[in-house]
Amino acid sequence: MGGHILVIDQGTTSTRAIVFDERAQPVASAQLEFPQIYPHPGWIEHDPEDLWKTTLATAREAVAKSGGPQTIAGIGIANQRETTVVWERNTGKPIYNAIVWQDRRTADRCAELARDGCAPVVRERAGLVLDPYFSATKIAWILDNVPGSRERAARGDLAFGTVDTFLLWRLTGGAAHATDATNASRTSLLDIRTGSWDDTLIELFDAPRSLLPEVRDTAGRFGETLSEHFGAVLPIYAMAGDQQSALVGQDCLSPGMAKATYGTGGFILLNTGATPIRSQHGLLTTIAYQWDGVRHYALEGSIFSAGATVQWLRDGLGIIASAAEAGAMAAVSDPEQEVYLVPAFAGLGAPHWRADARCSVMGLTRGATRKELARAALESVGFQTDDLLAVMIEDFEASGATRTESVVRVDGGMVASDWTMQFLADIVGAPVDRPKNRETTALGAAFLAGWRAGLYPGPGELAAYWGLDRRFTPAMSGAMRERRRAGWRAAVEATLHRRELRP
Ligand SMILES: Nc1ncnc2c1ncn2[C@@H]1O[C@H](COP(=O)(O)OP(=O)(O)O)[C@@H](O)[C@H]1O
Ligand SMILES: O=P(O)(O)OC[C@H](O)CO
Repeated sequence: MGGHILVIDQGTTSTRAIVFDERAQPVASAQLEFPQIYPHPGWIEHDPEDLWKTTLATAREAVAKSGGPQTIAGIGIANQRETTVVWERNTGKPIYNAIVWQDRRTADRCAELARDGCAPVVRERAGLVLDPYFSATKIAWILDNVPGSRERAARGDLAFGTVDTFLLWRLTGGAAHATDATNASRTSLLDIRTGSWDDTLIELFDAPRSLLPEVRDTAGRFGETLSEHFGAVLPIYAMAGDQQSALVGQDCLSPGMAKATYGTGGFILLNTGATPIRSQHGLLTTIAYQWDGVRHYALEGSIFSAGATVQWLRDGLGIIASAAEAGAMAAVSDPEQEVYLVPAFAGLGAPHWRADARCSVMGLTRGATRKELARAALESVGFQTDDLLAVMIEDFEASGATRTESVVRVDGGMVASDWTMQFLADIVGAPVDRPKNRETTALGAAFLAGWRAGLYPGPGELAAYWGLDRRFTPAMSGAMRERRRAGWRAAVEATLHRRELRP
């Protein structure tokens, strides 16, 4: 058996494959982007064949670079969550494109279910809000819009999967139709309390049970690849939603520990331990991981626009040439000017859940320049995180638990910005830890697969593999923090209110 682990990190805009060695250090990688398909405003699709082809191509490249298939002890998969694929069981061919998590086409259906009073049952069982974000209404949409598919589903001819399941099916040549508990907990069809598909939710969303994969532990033997894919049969030992995988990769395995991942969007997860906690503030309750049949839970808050706001400065406004320039500009901006940018480009996520809100910039004076705008863009990530963490901690402590550690561990492309990380520490008023290995999403899946392959010790020993690059310590005065928070709150309220005034 080889001493390497291959991780497939199938994300929203690109697919990455990374090979980790015996010490869980990355030794080879490959990455490919694929097209985003926008058939209508608010609709976002991926061609599942693109997801598969980029997976196979990057995985083959990384395996070749790291010494060949005989060095690989097993595979871990971390994936974009909620994105929905339905395919034919006999051919493995999708009957429609993958409907991506960001897709809003089922907003009306969700509103209808909310009017029918379904939100409490969804929150109680699935731990989620009624929103097009999750898979269930996407499945029903495909079945209602691809002619004949409801009948085919009833006959048992079709299969559903989130991206992990689809890739597993393809890797194993259709031998395995399974998902893990973290991915299943994002469909809105799972009772997260029992870890099983729930008949009430299945009926409510009209997504037939015949389509659904088997739900398994996050770490375990999911199946073996066909030898034609890599020139050897390789076992698949772990699958996890990418945000949950990052929670593991950050070694946030104790209740009270939190991680924030900043890519295009931002995802903050707080480990809450073995009991699911219901948020009083619109946060999601989700399965953090499951092994040996035991589930652990997290509270999750999503920021729709984090790095995307920086991309807008670059591509939409053209006021910076590269993402890295935003921090340099913010550093030399005028501290006397308090400009607020509320990045509701695609609405606001938790804790507001206002799909109709739109972006606003407030506090501009004649003296404002692109420097102050760049600062406001970077600060918006800190403010949004602060809002989410505050309510998360409140929910956590309302359950009787105490958060002993205030640190937030960060990862994702945007944490390259020292300026943004320092502001984050300042505004949340807590240390922000950036690890040496920023590929935390892949690292989580690697840890789990390596553990099951007998290469790494169990999850309790992960600390030895996590190294600190830099701790950002709060330096802002308490008075200034409160002033800035009040300014941000006023800007958010004005943004939400403005929308209400529209017809
Ligand atoms: N130095 C930086 N300062 C601010 N934002 C950055 C910086 N470097 C990258 N980003 C932002 O991070 C995002 C890319 O992060 P990544 O984790 O690769 O995202 P994703 O996986 O969502 O594609 C981009 O939106 C980019 O604008
Ligand atoms: O692909 P990412 O990294 O943008 O993550 C997407 C999330 O899993 C969506 O819930």
